[in-house]
Amino acid sequence: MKTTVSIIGLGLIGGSLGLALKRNPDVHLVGFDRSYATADEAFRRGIIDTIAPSAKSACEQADFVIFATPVNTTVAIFEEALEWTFKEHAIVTDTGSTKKPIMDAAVALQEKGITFIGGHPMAGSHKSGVSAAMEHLFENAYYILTPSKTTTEHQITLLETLLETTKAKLIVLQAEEHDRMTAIISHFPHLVASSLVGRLAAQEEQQPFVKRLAAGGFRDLTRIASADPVMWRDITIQNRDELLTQVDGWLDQMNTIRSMLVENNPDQIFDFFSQAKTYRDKLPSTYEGAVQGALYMTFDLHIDIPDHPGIISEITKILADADISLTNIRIVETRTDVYGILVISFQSAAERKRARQVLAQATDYSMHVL
Ligand SMILES: NC(=O)c1ccc[n+]([C@@H]2O[C@H](COP(=O)([O-])OP(=O)(O)OC[C@H]3O[C@@H](n4cnc5c(N)ncnc54)[C@H](O)[C@@H]3O)[C@@H](O)[C@H]2O)c1
Ligand SMILES: O=C(O)C(=O)C[C@]1(C(=O)O)C=C[C@@H](O)C=C1
Repeated sequence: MKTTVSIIGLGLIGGSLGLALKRNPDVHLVGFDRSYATADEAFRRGIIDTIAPSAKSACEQADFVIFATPVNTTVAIFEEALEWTFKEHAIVTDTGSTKKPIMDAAVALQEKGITFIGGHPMAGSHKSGVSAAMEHLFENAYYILTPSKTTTEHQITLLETLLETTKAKLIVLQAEEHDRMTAIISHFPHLVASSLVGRLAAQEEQQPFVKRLAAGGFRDLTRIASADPVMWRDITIQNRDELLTQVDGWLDQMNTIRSMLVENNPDQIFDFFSQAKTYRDKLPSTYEGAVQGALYMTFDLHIDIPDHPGIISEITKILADADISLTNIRIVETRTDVYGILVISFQSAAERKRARQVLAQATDYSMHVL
């Protein structure tokens, strides 16, 4: 007998989870998405085995239900689900970036005897939708579970066992603690990234050329501002209190920076940057064999490449032939007739190491891991 797992919401996270869970041949995957085109694409890509006609049908046939919908939608569906009949032993979970409001909304389901364990894989992308789904997305990433007071150890173990094929590092946290930490390292930085883009847009009229100058630093800092506004609207609403605390701290810090600029003391300015560098450099990082750290990490390989047409496809073909998937690719600097730097990101340090070996055999480009 196969284990039936239903995924509601087959976008980046639901789709990626489906691909990872399909590594287990004993799992039968049922999917539902409010967009039939999305469910159909998930089926055609082999992410799910069957398309359910409704969220109700998906829930009622499952041993495990995974909600991978925007967090306010998840809360809304929980209310409808009070009328549905789940299997007696079913375990319901979610993937939402916030946890306390989801756990609160699940109380009514738990009162009806339905087991709910909150979940949040701490890996993702600014891309959304099923077409961006990747089997390896969660490898080495932290995957946080937030059980409630009534959850048993056995139920947590059952969910952990199901999620093993994601190859994520499962950890258990309190929902409040989760929301405080994700405000610091994910939700507030997202507000900052979007506001930096807003500052650029607001000054474009006076400086029409400025956006063309937005190079590496600005792009690195604001990549996440290209993420789905619905997802981030919902997260911001649900984690508002923690975000207000972060905004207050940031305003204080900006005032300190303002004073520093007014005083214009070189030692003080040096210390400001030096302290940040020392702390940033000590964060769990991308060295070979590193485990995923406080930050969502990419495993970058820097390659010095001659600036000639076709160079990128040459390199991506070598990687594709070796079955190595990359998560991002960009050129940091190119000038005609000189070497540029191609930065390729991988899912894991092991994948990057393999890419380096394969490229070293096929080319004589020099490569660096920073
Ligand atoms: N994107 C990330 O980096 C990331 C990382 C970790 C967790 N999450 C969380 O995972 C969840 C999904 O995010 P995503 O990035 O996969 O978003 P997504 O936009 O790629 O996918 C969401 C899917 O849900 C579907 N959907 C929306 N309303 C629905 C409804 N009423 N019924 C059925 N399907 C519905 C959409 O059609 C879409 O296919 C969110 O709660 C998000 O907070 C996102
Ligand atoms: O890498 C990105 O694009 C992300 O924004 C991923 C990210 C994050 O902030 O780290 C975003 C939200 C999720 O809840 C988890 C991961």
